Amino acid sequence: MRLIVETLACRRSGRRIFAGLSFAVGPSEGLMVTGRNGAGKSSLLAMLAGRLKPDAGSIRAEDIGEATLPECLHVVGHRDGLKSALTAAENLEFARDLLGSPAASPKEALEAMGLPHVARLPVGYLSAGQRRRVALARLLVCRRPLWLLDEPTAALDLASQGVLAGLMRRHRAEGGLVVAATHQALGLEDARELRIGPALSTAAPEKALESEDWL
Ligand SMILES: Nc1ncnc2c1ncn2[C@@H]1O[C@H](COP(=O)(O)OP(=O)(O)OP(=O)(O)O)[C@@H](O)[C@H]1O
Repeated sequence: MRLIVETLACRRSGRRIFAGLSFAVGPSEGLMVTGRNGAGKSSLLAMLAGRLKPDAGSIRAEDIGEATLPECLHVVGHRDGLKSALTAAENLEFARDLLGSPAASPKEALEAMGLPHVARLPVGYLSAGQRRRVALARLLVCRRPLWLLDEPTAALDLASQGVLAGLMRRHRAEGGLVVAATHQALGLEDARELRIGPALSTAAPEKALESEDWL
């Protein structure tokens, strides 16, 4: 598939967050969305996912046949969307049944994330990093070409960051697309960077704080 964004604008609570954003992402490509806190990275991903209406501009996908764009993507965001009372395996079974196009089994996906031992534990008992890894395991139980990842390394230790980098590499090698909002390098080799919002201030910290648009 190919994702095409043209002159996109975002407004939240009446305030313009960004405007005139245009880019395209094709098969096997990675795009790192960067920018300071509040620049609109999560808002952009929410728009791509069809969860937030653009203020202007368009988002479209090519080569997806009869499917809609939301049917072609996975989102892993700040909220993990896991049900605490269900076990890790049950959460993944639920995602698999809901999303369709099954790929790896829940057991295989948890193994890939280095978590075979938590399969039968309620997700509410897991650590923050383990929960994040279960959320990322959803990418594997259902085949979807576009991965939208919002700060995917949050709460991950170095070893798990390496596992995630490997998953993204394999997904792209198979023709998949990755769009990731991030403040740190993700191991997304040769990915393009899309920096949104005003440039980071190079002034002294106190000056930078003065110049932030806090209100
Ligand atoms: N639900 C909402 N209602 C109103 N305004 C919102 C909402 N969510 C975010 N905003 C505002 O939109 C702007 C962009 O927020 P967003 O979360 O997209 O930024 P971000 O670049 O992802 O930030 P961070 O790096 O801190 O995660 C911020 O000013 C934020 O206060």
